[in-house]
Formats: sequence, C-alpha cells, structure tokens
Amino acid sequence: MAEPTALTSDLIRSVPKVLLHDHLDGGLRPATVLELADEVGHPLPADDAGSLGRWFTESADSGSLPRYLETFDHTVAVMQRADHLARVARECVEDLADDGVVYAEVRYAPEQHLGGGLTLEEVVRAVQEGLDEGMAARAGGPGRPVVVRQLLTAMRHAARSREIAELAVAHRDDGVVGFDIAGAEAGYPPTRHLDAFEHMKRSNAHFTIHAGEAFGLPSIWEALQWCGADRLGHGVRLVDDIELGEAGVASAVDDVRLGRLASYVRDRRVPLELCPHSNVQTGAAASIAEHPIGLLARLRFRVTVNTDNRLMSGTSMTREMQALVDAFGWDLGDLRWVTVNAMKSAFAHFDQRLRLIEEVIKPGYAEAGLV
Ligand SMILES: O=c1[nH]cnc2c1ncn2[C@@H]1O[C@H](CO)[C@@H](O)[C@H]1O
Ligand SMILES: [Zn+2]
Repeated sequence: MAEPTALTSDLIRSVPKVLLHDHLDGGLRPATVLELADEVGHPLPADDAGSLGRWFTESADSGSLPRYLETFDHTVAVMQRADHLARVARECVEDLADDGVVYAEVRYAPEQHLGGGLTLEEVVRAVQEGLDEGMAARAGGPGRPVVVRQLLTAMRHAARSREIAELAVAHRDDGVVGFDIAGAEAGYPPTRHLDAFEHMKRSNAHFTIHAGEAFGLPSIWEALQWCGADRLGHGVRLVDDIELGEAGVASAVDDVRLGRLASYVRDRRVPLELCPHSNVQTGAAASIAEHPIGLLARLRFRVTVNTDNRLMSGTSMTREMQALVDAFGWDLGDLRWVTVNAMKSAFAHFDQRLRLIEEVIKPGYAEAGLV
C-alpha cells in the first residue's frame, strides 16, 4: 500500500485553492501600509513591518468583532488614492497567487475610499486596474495563472447599500461579480438593506451577506429567507441549530439533530464562507479545534475555507488549511473537497467555474498524489 502523502505546508501551498471571502482592506502587506502611510502622513502604531504586523494581529485578537474592526482604520486610511488602491489590489493578486490560489473574490467597501476625493466609480476602476496588472503579470510567469474578481461591500451601519448594489451591477462586465454587506453585525440586521438585495435580485445578480458571525441564528435566517442571499459570509453560528447527541461531541454523525434552518441550509447547498482564524480572534469560536467547521464538514454542509483578513489574522489559505489538517486530520481529499465546493459556489459564470474545476483543480490535486 502506498504511504499517505504527508501534508506539509509546502504541499498545501502547491495545490490549487479557491478563496471566496477575503477583504482587500484586510490583506495589505505591513510594509505597504508603512510606505503608503508615510506618503499620506497617516500616523501608525508601529514603525517597522514586523512590529506593525504584530500590532495588527494582536489588536485583532480582541475577542470582539467591533474591536477587531477598529484595526481597519489604519488600512482604509492608506487606501484613499487611485494609485494606492491599484497597488494594494496588485499586491493582493501577487500574494494570493504565491499562496497557490487560482480563483478569488476579493471584497471591500467603495464608500470607505472617498476621503481623497475619488468617486465610487473611480474607486472600482482603480482596484480593477491593480487586479488586471497583477493577473497579467502572473499570466506571463511560470506558475499557475490566477483569476481575481471584485465583490462590492456596503457597510451595514451606513445607508448607501442601494447605491453600492447599483455600482456592482453597473460593473458586472468589468470585474465585479457580486455584492455583500459587512461591519458590526449586532444591531444591524440584513433586512435594513432589503432595497439593495431586491435590486441585485431584479438584476439577476449575486450577493453574499456577512451573517451568523457575531450574532446568531436570526441573522442567518434573515439573510436567507428575507434577503435571499446566495451565500453566507461566515454562517458559523448555524451550529446553534444543530443538536449534539449524548456524548456532546458529535463523534457519530448520526447522533446529531438538525433544526429547520440548519436543514434548509444543508438541503439547499447554501455555501458557508467559513474563516477559522478570524472567528477565533473575534470570539465566534473558542479555538480552531473547537471550530464548528469540523462538524459542518462531517455533516456535508457546503463548506468553504477562507482567510477573511490576511493582515489582521497573519494568515493565508495555506495556513488556514494547515490548521484544519492539524486539528481535524483533514487529508488531501478534504482539501480538494472544500476547493471544489468553493469553485462551485463562486459568482463567476458556470462555464468558467467548470473549466477551472476540470482543467486546473482536479489535475492539480492529481499531481499532488490524489487519485
Ligand atoms: O469578519 C468580518 N465581519 C464583518 N465585517 C468585516 C469583517 N472583516 C472585515 N469587515 C469589514 O468589511 C469592510 C470592508 O472590507 C472592512 O473595512 C471591515 O470594516
Ligand atoms: Zn469578512
């Protein structure tokens, strides 16, 4: 019998990965934050890349979503000029490609980038320019090409969601594949933005909603049954609708009872954009080992693995996957499963998704030794 392949981080980095939930303003390189802050005269809490990176991860390690979100003040502050937005977007593509990502949807809130006088249109165009440059550079190199698309986010405490949804639809043929809402969850239910979601639906366009991260089942229920979300950003609190058997650890999958909402989510194959390390930092999960992703995967929910904010979590797709391999004994087959799940759940057109699965993802895992 062949020895099972050891899942080293080098091997994990080398296999094709798909990322659906990654914030552009949560993924800057610390060195870039320093350089751009210097150019625009924004004061930072540290003055070398190593300490600044640590400042972000330690401050984000707050156990609360609102406090975690405060760290974005420093990234958003240095993303107010077209050239700066383009640079951040280009570096994002480079970093994802180096991490072995072959398809990604990167999100940010255009309304947070108007401080330097740009219009919403100019913000979207600047980001696209950077993404295009990054993808073109990669296409000319030796590694696998990467496709990176935009998701436009509206901030849930603000009142611009309809406008941002219209912006997303207006740019659907040039790089924007969908819409999202983010920000503090408690007190800002998704139904505040029904108008925006209606616009997306009427336009035959796609959206995801951050729900079930800092707040529980009602938020997930509204996102799906009132707003009609295609996917759930996090959705991790769905476990509150799953009852464990006697042992309380759900070691046996048949010793588990799903409530109506959890059943609906699983039956309808609603994609869950799970972000393990981010959830531990905001207190949505106690540790990686106790993260509901292990249970949700065993119950065959449509699980996807994501980074959320690479800077604030000091993370990458490779690190997220490595942690799941270590905590739950996931093997290469599990990594391919979440990757195919993510590709199936992407907002890119069906023909492109299928092509990436057949021509890039499956051959990539076969090359790594998975038959
Ligand atoms: O995990 C999260 N939950 C809710 N909001 C978030 C999360 N990560 C980032 N943002 C928010 O989304 C904005 C646009 O990218 C960020 O500025 C941040 O405020
Ligand atoms: Zn997020």
